[in-house]
Amino acid sequence: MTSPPAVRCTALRHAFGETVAVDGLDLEIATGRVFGLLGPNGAGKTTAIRMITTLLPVKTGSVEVFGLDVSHRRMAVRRLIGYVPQQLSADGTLSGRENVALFARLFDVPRRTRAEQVDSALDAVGLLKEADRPASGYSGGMIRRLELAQALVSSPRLLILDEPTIGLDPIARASVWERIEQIRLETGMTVLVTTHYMDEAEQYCERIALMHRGRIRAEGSPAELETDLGPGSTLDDVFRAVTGDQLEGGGIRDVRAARRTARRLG
Ligand SMILES: Nc1ncnc2c1ncn2[C@@H]1O[C@H](COP(=O)(O)OP(=O)(O)OP(=O)(O)O)[C@@H](O)[C@H]1O
Repeated sequence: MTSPPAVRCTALRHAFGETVAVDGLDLEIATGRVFGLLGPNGAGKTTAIRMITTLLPVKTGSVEVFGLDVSHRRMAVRRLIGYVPQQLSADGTLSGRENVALFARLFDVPRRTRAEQVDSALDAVGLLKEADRPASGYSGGMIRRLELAQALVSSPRLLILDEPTIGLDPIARASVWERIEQIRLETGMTVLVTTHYMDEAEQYCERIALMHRGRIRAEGSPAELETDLGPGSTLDDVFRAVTGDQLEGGGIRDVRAARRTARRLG
């Protein structure tokens, strides 16, 4: 019998009042992949992720994580997932180590191995040396890596990252991705990531799904998507072809990203 995929969404739908955020989403993510979910603002990515992570109930359609139905096996699914949301999840008044230890307790990491797992997660993101400093003194990139450690401390099989590099400078972005790559190589963990940065998707995601208005409009490896559109096409071109001119309105995204970064670090 073949093992189930890491994630399977079938005819998934979610509306906030009149706004249909996810509208018949069919998505399958094979185990061990780095899978990129791309789409313009409001495409429904975060809403889909919140259903996959059990934070939002599934009312229409279904979601399975490693074959477990999220509606019926909520706690079991939560134990399999590490999640780094868009919003800040680290506490600036605590040290890096205390932040990760807090997540270890929340996610029931056994007391016996807790200290070891906290250190191992901090080490995996390159923060062991800074672990006893208050997180308020960390740079934006270090905070993102700390949040990664928080998500990794329970040794999840599926790591979900919602815009992990938003607002970071290119060096910090590369550093976050290098850590993700390294951890994935060492653990075979499946990674689901959303990003608006096409260069990152191209470089780091083995497979990409482009989401627009609540459903998947194109899916494949970056190379496949580019080839399908025509010779010389870039991922930006594919994105534009799928979403119309949504990238033209990037001003709002830039402002939102900058605001979010200011909030995160402020
Ligand atoms: N809690 C909520 N209440 C009402 N509407 C919501 C809520 N969350 C999301 N929406 C709406 O649902 C739609 C999809 O939003 P969602 O955040 O899932 O998109 P996204 O693809 O993650 O966008 P972004 O790239 O900006 O994060 C949008 O129209 C959004 O305004």
